[in-house]
Amino acid sequence: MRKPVIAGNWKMYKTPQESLAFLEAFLPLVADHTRDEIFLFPSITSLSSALQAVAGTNVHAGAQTMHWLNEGAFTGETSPTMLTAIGCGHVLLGHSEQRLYFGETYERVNLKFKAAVAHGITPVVCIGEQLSEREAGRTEETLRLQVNTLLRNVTRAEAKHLILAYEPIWAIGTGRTATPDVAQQAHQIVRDELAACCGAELAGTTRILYGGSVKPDNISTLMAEPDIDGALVGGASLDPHSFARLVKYA
Ligand SMILES: O=C[C@H](O)COP(=O)(O)O
Repeated sequence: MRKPVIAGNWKMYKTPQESLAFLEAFLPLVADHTRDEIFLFPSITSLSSALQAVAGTNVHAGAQTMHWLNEGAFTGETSPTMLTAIGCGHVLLGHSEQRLYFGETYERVNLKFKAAVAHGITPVVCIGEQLSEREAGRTEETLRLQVNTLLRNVTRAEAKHLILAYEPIWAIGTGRTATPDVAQQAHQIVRDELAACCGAELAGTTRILYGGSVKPDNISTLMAEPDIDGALVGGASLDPHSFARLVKYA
């Protein structure tokens, strides 16, 4: 009942030419794939040409972040209306690298989430604890607070558009994947908090992806867990063959 999503986040990699070369190789490899939804988040300079390249295919391209307002004096930012104007219908919000290096907060992610939904843009919102929080036994408290802040003043009608990505920060780009058990426990906590905020029905239909050193050889054990509904992939999404193998996990 929850269609899995396999999403690739290219972070600050790939020029527009490199993005198009990736898509030229990747799209035919996954053209017949219907089991999962496939999202790619290229850099903002590649987004427009990536959107044109994926038009009419089973792959969606989205932005890596956005502002919540339609326009204003906000140097460096991209607005929801700018994204919809180029046909962009997906956005990644609250990624830990935005939180750690650029001061992103869940109060702002909450505004961005509401703006995305208002503009018909599907948001994939990242949550996840730092190593120090896990070691201090504060994983559950951290995840509940993140979900709670994200969903403050969010109606059920808005919340039904949410896709969450649980990414333990200690597993991102480190090669240190959470074990399926550890990831499942966290996903269960997140689903439980969703139920507390928005009701059991919505918690049961919301897709929660796992992210953090997901590779073609570990995705199937993660996907076997009952509360893991897909993956948000960094490093292993940069190569078209590796990402296609990952999408087609057994
Ligand atoms: O958005 C993706 C995550 O940050 C995971 O990155 P990674 O697969 O390179 O660990």
